[in-house]
Amino acid sequence: MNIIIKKSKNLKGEFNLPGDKSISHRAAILLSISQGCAEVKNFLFSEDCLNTLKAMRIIGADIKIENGLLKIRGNNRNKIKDINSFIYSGNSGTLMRLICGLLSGIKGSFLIYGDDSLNNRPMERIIKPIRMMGGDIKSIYNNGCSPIVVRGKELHGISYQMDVPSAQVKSCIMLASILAEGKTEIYELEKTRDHTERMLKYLGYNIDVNNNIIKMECKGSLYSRDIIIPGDISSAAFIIGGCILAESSEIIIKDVLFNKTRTGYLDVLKDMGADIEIVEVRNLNNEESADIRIKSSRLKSVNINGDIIVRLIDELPLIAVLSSFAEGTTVIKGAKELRKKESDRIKTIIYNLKQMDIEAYELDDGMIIKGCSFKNTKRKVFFNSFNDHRIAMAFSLAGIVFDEAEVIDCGCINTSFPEFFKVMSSIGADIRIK
Ligand SMILES: O=C(O)C1=C[C@@H](OP(=O)(O)O)[C@@H](O)[C@H](O)C1
Ligand SMILES: C=C(OP(=O)(O)O)C(=O)O
Repeated sequence: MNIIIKKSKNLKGEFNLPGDKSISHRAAILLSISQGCAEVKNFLFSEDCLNTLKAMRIIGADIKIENGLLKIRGNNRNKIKDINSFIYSGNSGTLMRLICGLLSGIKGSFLIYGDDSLNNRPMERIIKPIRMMGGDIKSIYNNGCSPIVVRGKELHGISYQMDVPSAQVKSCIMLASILAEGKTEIYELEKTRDHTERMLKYLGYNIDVNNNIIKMECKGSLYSRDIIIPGDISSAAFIIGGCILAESSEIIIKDVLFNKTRTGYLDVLKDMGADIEIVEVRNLNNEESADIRIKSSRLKSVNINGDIIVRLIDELPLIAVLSSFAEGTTVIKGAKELRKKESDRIKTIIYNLKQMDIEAYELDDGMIIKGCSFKNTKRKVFFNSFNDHRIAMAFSLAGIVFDEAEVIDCGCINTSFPEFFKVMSSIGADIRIK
């Protein structure tokens, strides 16, 4: 399936988006091991999160979907059955890394595997701390990648200094700690997204967070509570980017996740001169959500590096596309982790920027993009998604400025944002599927 977007203007609308992917994974996992029953509103029913629901059913959670509402009866972490099973994580690094932590403390043997992309992503980063906790986990081919075998054991808490900035690794350790003995302390290099910490607190777990330091009692209890998931800020990012590029456009996206560990994209857009207004901020089950108004804007280049990288890591493909339409040269550094995502995003971004004749250079940990250096926009441009949802959606937006853009192999967008076409066409973009 290919996406085609033709030059579009006058994008207008006021709407909500499906729930945040990171929070949807965590809601499914934590409510599945809690005591009691709870409802989740605005859960993201994308491929990644549906695989999480399947995994949680395997370990004994009772999960129903009724009229778009998710109902989860937790198995209570003390009463997990003895199980031997296969767990398919599809394309989702979040599911694989989080579930390995949890399974390490559950009696039974598990084989966890993913699709071709996921089977090539690094898992040594979770194998190391799980083993320090006494866990039995190994990469079947001894290459630090999936498939992974986990044999559940008695675990103990650890004091762990993170060596990569990763919320998935941090959450893996926290989930293993819920089933372990003792105490766990995690020291982060940079503060990554903190949804697991926030949801644990919301569900009554004893956890103390002080900037980059997390301290938690192991073997605590979790009590089911209803959760409303704010709209996915990483999906909203594409619609915001499309609105900025299109002439005479103005949209309002309501109830979008507004957690400071995720708002780096909005900060960068403001630095680039985008017309963005945060209308109202609300608290929603220990997370924040906001209404965001966006208008068409002329952009200027920006330098991105340092602490902000973790706050916008998934938005970098999109920022690369936007900077190619901005005045000046954009430099992105300190983003080596981009090479470990669904594709090597530094390579796949540069490849696609070249399809627009943009002057762009690959760095070991980032890229340099010379804005507006394309020869001519009155033509059709072709892009390759490399089966990476964020690359597919980011580059499709070039069609708003060029006469037309076609991105090849876009089935991957179903992993995070199946509603992308529907939302884009509802605000007036000329988008179709081929
Ligand atoms: O914890 C999460 O939900 C995620 C953490 C980030 O990955 P890393 O932990 O590998 O940085 C991010 O890129 C991914 O899309 C979702
Ligand atoms: C990297 C991503 O997700 P995951 O690591 O869960 O595959 C993403 O959604 O951009």
